[in-house]
Amino acid sequence: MAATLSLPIIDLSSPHRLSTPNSIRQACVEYGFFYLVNRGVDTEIVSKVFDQSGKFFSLPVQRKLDLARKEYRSYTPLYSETLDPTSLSNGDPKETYYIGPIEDTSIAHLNQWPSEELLPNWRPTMESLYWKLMDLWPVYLLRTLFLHLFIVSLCALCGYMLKERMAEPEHSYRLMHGCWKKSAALIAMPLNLEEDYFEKIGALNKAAAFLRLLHYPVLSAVLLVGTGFSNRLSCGSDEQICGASPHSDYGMITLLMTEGVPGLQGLNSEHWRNDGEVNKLFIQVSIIQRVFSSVFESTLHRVMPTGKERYSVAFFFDPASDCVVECFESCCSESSPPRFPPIRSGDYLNERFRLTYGS
Ligand SMILES: O=C(O)CCC(=O)C(=O)O
Ligand SMILES: [Fe+2]
Repeated sequence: MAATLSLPIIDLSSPHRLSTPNSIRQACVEYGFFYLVNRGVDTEIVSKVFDQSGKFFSLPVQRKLDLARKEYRSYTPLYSETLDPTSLSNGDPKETYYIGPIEDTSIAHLNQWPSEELLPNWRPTMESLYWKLMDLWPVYLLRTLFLHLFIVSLCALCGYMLKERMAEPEHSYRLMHGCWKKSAALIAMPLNLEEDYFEKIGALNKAAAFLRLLHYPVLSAVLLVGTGFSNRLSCGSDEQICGASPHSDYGMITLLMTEGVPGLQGLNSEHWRNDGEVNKLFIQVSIIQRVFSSVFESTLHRVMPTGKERYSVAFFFDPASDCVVECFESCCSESSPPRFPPIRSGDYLNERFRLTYGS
């Protein structure tokens, strides 16, 4: 049996949380994950989301396909995603529902929603969790300071930063811009940058967040449906069936919630280790692996079947699509050139999606 990941648990209500940056830094370098408890998102909203998610995934397939994926949003049926594009599998046996940025009115209409008649209250429930989580990130950053410390350490360590070159005018931006501003100042100062450095280069504009519902049916049931797919899917080196094949996430940071059913594993020191605290909010640091991978690998993780049906909810924070991710000038030189060329965040994400969906 796989050993368990031993990750720091960050208690947002603890008066001692400022003493945790070291363990978080260490966790992010060693594991790429940590847990968050007492996170200020009330459990009632979360359980409503799981309830509504269950209702959606229990709909007849055709009803779900009426909301089939467009523009990386909405319903993705079983086997249509391969999170590990190098695997020989015919796709991961999970179904998902993606909800894209709702605060940016220029793209919010790309989201599709089940009708009120079909699933009353579905949309407001999802939107309320989205807003709660959206608040959590900058407020959390601001209140606890620790996250900025580890971002600073990652910036310093990895020598990369997010930089937006095509700054958009202020018009389109978000409610909590003020929070971002203060948070960014906290990040900038220890790097000997001007307080408003990130703001000036436009790095705070239009970051995007996606809420994603996931459903992993019991595998034997999946195979019984007669999908026509091979039931021998490879899952990393284990030649097992994976609910989600090994992958690292695509954006900056992921928040993950489950209802307590295990299955998630992270790769550590070449061994798969179980997520041991399934009731806690699991945070994954992704920060665009491609550019950070010089020093910091965004950790591979996967979901293994446990014989139980599993639901999870992930919240992905992505940089704005125009944001160019490139080596921090002061951290590269002729003798130590950047390992990767600059890339627009949107291009990077599109390529990852293309590999995931094979189109
Ligand atoms: O369902 C889970 O626990 C993990 C999902 C995941 O890793 C992802 O969607 O990127
Ligand atoms: Fe993931």
